[in-house]
Amino acid sequence: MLLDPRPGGAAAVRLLMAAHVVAAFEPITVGIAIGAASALTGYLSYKDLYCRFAECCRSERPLNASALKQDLEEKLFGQHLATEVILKALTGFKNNKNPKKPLTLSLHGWAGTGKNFVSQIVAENLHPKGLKSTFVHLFVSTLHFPHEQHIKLYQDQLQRWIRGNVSACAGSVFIFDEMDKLHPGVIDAIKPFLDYYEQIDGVSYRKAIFIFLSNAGGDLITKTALDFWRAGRKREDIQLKDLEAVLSVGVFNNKHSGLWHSGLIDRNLIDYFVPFLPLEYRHVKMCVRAEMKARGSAINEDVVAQVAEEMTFFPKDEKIYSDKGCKTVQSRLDFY
Ligand SMILES: Nc1ncnc2c1ncn2[C@@H]1O[C@H](COP(=O)(O)OP(=O)(O)OP(=O)(O)O)[C@@H](O)[C@H]1O
Repeated sequence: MLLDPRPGGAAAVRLLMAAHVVAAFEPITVGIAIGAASALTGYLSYKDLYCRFAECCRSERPLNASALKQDLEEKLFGQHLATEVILKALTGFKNNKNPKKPLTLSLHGWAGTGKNFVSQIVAENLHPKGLKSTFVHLFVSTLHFPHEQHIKLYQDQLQRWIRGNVSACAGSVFIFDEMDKLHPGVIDAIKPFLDYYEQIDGVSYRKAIFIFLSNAGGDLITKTALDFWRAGRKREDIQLKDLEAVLSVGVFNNKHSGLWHSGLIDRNLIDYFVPFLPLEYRHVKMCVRAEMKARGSAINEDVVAQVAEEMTFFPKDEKIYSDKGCKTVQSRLDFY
């Protein structure tokens, strides 16, 4: 599923893509089994049955907005803005039978605040196999695009990869992690796909979803959250308008954002800048409890407090926000 960024990797990408298409649509044994089952049952369509055995691209399948809402509200802690924006963006996009461009979300925030976690929730709500789906593609800058001298090659590979996968499944999801570590310019290669074109070389990109994850702008978000805290205002009173414009300008002017002077921002091709607020002590405790629950353990409040207290908090004087968010909570819990 992942892009092979090695020199000569374009061929590998083609092979991988071909393998995916074959794996997704032509397993003969599955076909025979389904044909037999179909003949026996008589009332399920071949396609319906086929899709019970193999993963199918169902770009037209409506989004279960209440399931997504429940997932976000129950699993994601302390991120009222991200919950609101992501729900609104995805519901609007998936309800639109004829979107004019693909959906592009740029998620920003401090480490361990839930950006990858949300991407996983979104992926699972779009394609049941989530990040393991053939139709969900995760790129990690330092892994897939490490060398500055290969920018041109990465751009070509990225274009081929996206073209091939959107041809196979219009509702493909592409997640770019560590955008702040991406060499400037790499991402501009996908600009044509994010624009308002009906088709490019016979392929429509309008049903695809692109998600960028970045620590860039985390300082701006923290500053706003701190201003609210120091003014005695509630965190939940922070509104998107307090942050969205600051974020887009800040990221555009930040050389290390992956979107520095990027045509994606210039041309307004990013639909939503989604801020992730820094997490407080109480949110870290919620993460510990969630992890205990996931492991099937009884909630032990003493352990919850001990794990949370092991984390470090900033700023130096007030110590409000966890500097690793909820990251490392899982490994710390192993010691109890
Ligand atoms: N807001 C949150 N609510 C619930 N769990 C969270 C939250 N933030 C982080 N977690 C937990 O911490 C783990 C690590 O978080 P995640 O990988 O999503 O952070 P991130 O924002 O992507 O960090 P980075 O910028 O370092 O990649 C998640 O898998 C999840 O279990």
